Parts: sequence; C-alpha cells; structure tokens
Amino acid sequence: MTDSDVVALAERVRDGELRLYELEDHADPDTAAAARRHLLAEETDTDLSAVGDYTFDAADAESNIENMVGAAQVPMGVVGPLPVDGGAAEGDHHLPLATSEGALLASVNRGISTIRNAGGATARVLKSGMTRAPVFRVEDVAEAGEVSAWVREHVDTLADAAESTTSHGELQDVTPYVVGDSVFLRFSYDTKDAMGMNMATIATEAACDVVETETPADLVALSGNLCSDKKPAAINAVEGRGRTVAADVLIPHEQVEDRLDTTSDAIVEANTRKNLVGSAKAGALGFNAHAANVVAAAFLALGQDMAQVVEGSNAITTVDTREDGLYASVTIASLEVGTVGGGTGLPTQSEALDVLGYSGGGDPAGSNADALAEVIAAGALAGELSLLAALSSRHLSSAHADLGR
Ligand SMILES: CC(C)(COP(=O)([O-])OP(=O)([O-])OC[C@H]1O[C@@H](n2cnc3c(N)ncnc32)[C@H](O)[C@@H]1OP(=O)([O-])[O-])[C@@H](O)C(=O)NCCC(=O)NCCSC(=O)C[C@@](C)(O)CC(=O)[O-]
Ligand SMILES: NC(=O)C1=CN([C@@H]2O[C@H](COP(=O)(O)OP(=O)(O)OC[C@H]3O[C@@H](n4cnc5c(N)ncnc54)[C@H](OP(=O)(O)O)[C@@H]3O)[C@@H](O)[C@H]2O)C=CC1
Repeated sequence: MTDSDVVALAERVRDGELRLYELEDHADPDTAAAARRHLLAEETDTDLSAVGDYTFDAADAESNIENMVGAAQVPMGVVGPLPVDGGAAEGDHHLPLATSEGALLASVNRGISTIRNAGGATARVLKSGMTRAPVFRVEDVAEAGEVSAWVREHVDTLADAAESTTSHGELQDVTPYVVGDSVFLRFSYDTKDAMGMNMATIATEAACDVVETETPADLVALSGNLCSDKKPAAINAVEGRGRTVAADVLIPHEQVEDRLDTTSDAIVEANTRKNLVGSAKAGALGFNAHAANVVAAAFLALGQDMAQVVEGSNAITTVDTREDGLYASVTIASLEVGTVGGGTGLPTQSEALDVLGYSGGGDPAGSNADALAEVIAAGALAGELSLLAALSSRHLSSAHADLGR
C-alpha cells in the first residue's frame, strides 16, 4: 500500500464513483481501510493515526466488520492462575481480561488468590442450548392451537430440516408459545463449540420453510424476540440460553479475614442486603454485584459477542456461613460463549484463547466452550467475593481512588 494508492482510492469515493463500503472490491483490505480513514479524517478534521495503528491484517477481520477504518484498542491484562475443577475445565487458568476500568483486574485477582488459597473453585455447565424463536401469523387462536400441536408432533421433521444446514448443530427442542394470532416457536440447539447464533438462525430458517409448507402459519420474522437475544428478558434468566453455568467455593473463615480484610458474617450480610434484597427492590433480573464486569472483560479479550453481556449478567450470587467456612456461589443462567466462529479467530482474541487453553473445537465437540463458560463463571465468583469484601470493609471508594483514576 502506498500513500498515492490510498489518496487515489479516496478520490474515487469523493468523486461519487465508488461507495465507501465498496473499497475492498478495488483494493486490498488494509488499503481500503486507510482510504476510509483518509476521508474520515478530512471530513471530521481529526487525527486517526491511533485508530490506524493496528497489528493484524485487515483481511483477517473481513468476516467481522464492514466499513473498517482501524481498530479500537482496549488494554488487556491477565488474572490468575485460577484453579477450576469443572466438568470440562481442569487445572490452573490464566484468564485474559480487557477493560478500561482501573481496579477491576486487581479485584478479580484478589478474589482468585483467595479461591486459590482455599483449594480452587468447582464449576459445572448445567444446561446448554442456543435459541432462536421466529414469530408466525395465524388466523385466530384455534389455528394457533392447530399449528402448535403440529409442531409438537413433528419435532423430528423440523430437526431433519434444521440439521441439513449444519454439520455440528443439533436441534434439541421446539417450544410453541401463543399470543392471540401470533405463534412463536422457540427452537433450541446444541451448538457444540460455537456460540451458535448464526448457526441457529440459518438452521431455523430451514425449519420455518417446513412449518410454512405444512401448516397455515405465515412467517413474519425469523427472530420474534422470544429467543431472546441481546435484550434483558426473564425467559433467559429462567430457562437459560447458551450455557447455564455455576461455580462455587468454600473458604475457611480465617482466610476470609487474611485475604479479604473482612469477616464471613459481613460478606453474608452485604450479599443478602445488597445482592438479594436490593436487587429484588430494584426489580433486577441479575441478583449479583458485578458479574457483568468479568463477563464483559472476558468477552472483549476472548472474541465473544459483546452485546450478549446483557444475558451474561443474569447471575445470582449466594453466600452462606458454614461451620468450616464461607460458602459462595455464582450461577449464570445464560452465558453465550464459543471457542470457534464469531470473533474467536481474530488474531489477538485467538492468542488470548490460547493462553486460556481452550481455542478452537474441543474433543468432544462442545467441551472447549463448556470449559470457557466454567472459567468465566469462576472468574465472576472471584469478582463477587472481592467486591462484596471491599463493600463490607468500606474499601470500594478508596480502591478506585488509588487504582481507578
Ligand atoms: C483493589 C483491591 C483489590 C485492593 O485490595 P487489597 O486487599 O488492599 O489488596 P492487597 O494489596 O492486599 O492484595 C491482595 C490481592 O489482590 C490482588 N491485587 C492487588 N493489587 C493488585 C494489582 N494492582 N494488580 C493485580 N492484582 C492485584 C492480588 O491477587 C493480591 O494478592 P497477592 O497476589 O499479592 O497474594 C480491593 O480494594 C478491591 O478489590 N476493591 C474492590 C474494587 C472492585 O471490585 N471494583 C469492581 C468494579 S465496581 C463496578 O463497576 C460495579 C458497581 C460497584 O457499580 C456494582 C454495584 O452496584 O455493586
Ligand atoms: N445471525 C444472527 O442473527 C446473529 C449473529 N450473531 C453473530 O453470530 C456469530 C456467531 O455465530 P456462530 O454460529 O457461533 O459462528 P459462525 O457463524 O462463525 O459459525 C461457526 C461454524 O463453525 C463450524 N464449526 C467448526 N467446528 C465446530 C465445533 N467444534 N463446534 C461448533 N461449530 C463448529 C460450524 O459449521 P457447521 O454449522 O457447518 O457445522 C459452525 O456453524 C458472531 O459473529 C455473532 O456476532 C450474533 C447474534 C445474532
């Protein structure tokens, strides 16, 4: 790429010969991005040298972005080692996290060092299924009942159609929901190591063709919001979406005092009044302190879809004192993660997945994404413990004054 190539390409856009999004048809992806930056910098009178200073080949990001101008670079750090005894995850894990919130990694790292001293966290994926719920128009409720009955009796037929589009995905279930003359079909898939939203959407379209052929229902929208993707929704908190995953730990009482500068009783009281009572009063779906902090930072570092942090915050934190220590758990109802597809193949994200030890397809398929979910849940548990401790020992504002500004 030379400066004159970039300027010449930009000129063709300015002359109306090319649209801004057509540049990759006429130049390599890095030159196209540079020409766009050139135009944007002139148009907005800005300096985009930082945005343009990225290390990967723009060609590697072609399936992830349109109208590329550069990269938004967020600092990445690491916490750990985090010992996790999971159904799929095993051993010590270095967890890369990307964020701009100072004090967050320090906090999660403190929680992890406490968990490590206590012998590690246990974690399990309890349910797995990516959903897509199209909405159909029918004549009336009688017809809605007929369509629902047909669907319940023909799940195998729908599975044949859906699974013809994928070599990995498996249809698990289709649940009809009726509202007047609208029929919603909530399809749930085992998407193995993929987060699965593209896979489930493509498969569901094939199944919808069968529903339209065999019943009087007309498809209105392939996503009818009962899925429910990237919106706060009780159905995900109750039924789960992606992975439902839980992590727990038992910490000897003296270690709570040594490592977290507080007592087990104080953490239990903070959890009850804040995470349970406060969240109930707020009408929250998530009964936790900041699970979204770990979910978001892990998603950013590890190539997950950031908008699905919405579902990843559907977490309940429980804390109890037992004779032999403080028991703490985090259960995330709808953690949507994958180790193949989406942003997982981008260069920095793929390196970060390598650090964690779970990049690409697992053996058996699905085990890498299960392991990723278990480590994120254990990281969220560490974050919950540290923040609850900071609140009970009144260290939250001083921590952020020291580290976060
Ligand atoms: C900041 C600390 C950890 C200090 O806590 P401390 O106990 O003074 O730290 P320490 O110096 O004694 O070190 C203890 C451990 O913390 C870790 N640690 C300590 N410092 C670092 C560092 N620089 N970099 C990496 N790791 C660090 C490290 O693991 C270390 O153990 P070691 O390895 O030495 O055996 C503590 O005060 C804390 O956790 N505060 C809470 C901060 C927090 O959780 N913030 C979360 C964001 S809040 C938010 O966004 C959501 C909110 C609050 O609005 C949600 C809501 O409504 O609740
Ligand atoms: N379409 C939509 O409505 C939405 C899309 N998205 C986007 O979807 C993307 C994620 O979709 P997703 O389907 O996960 O990814 P991709 O569309 O990138 O597809 C991943 C593909 O990888 C193949 N694959 C190879 N090995 C495995 C394995 N071990 N386990 C599972 N699949 C494997 C599968 O192919 P095969 O199927 O042939 O077996 C699978 O379909 C993200 O970019 C996200 O932002 C997000 C929300 C909504």
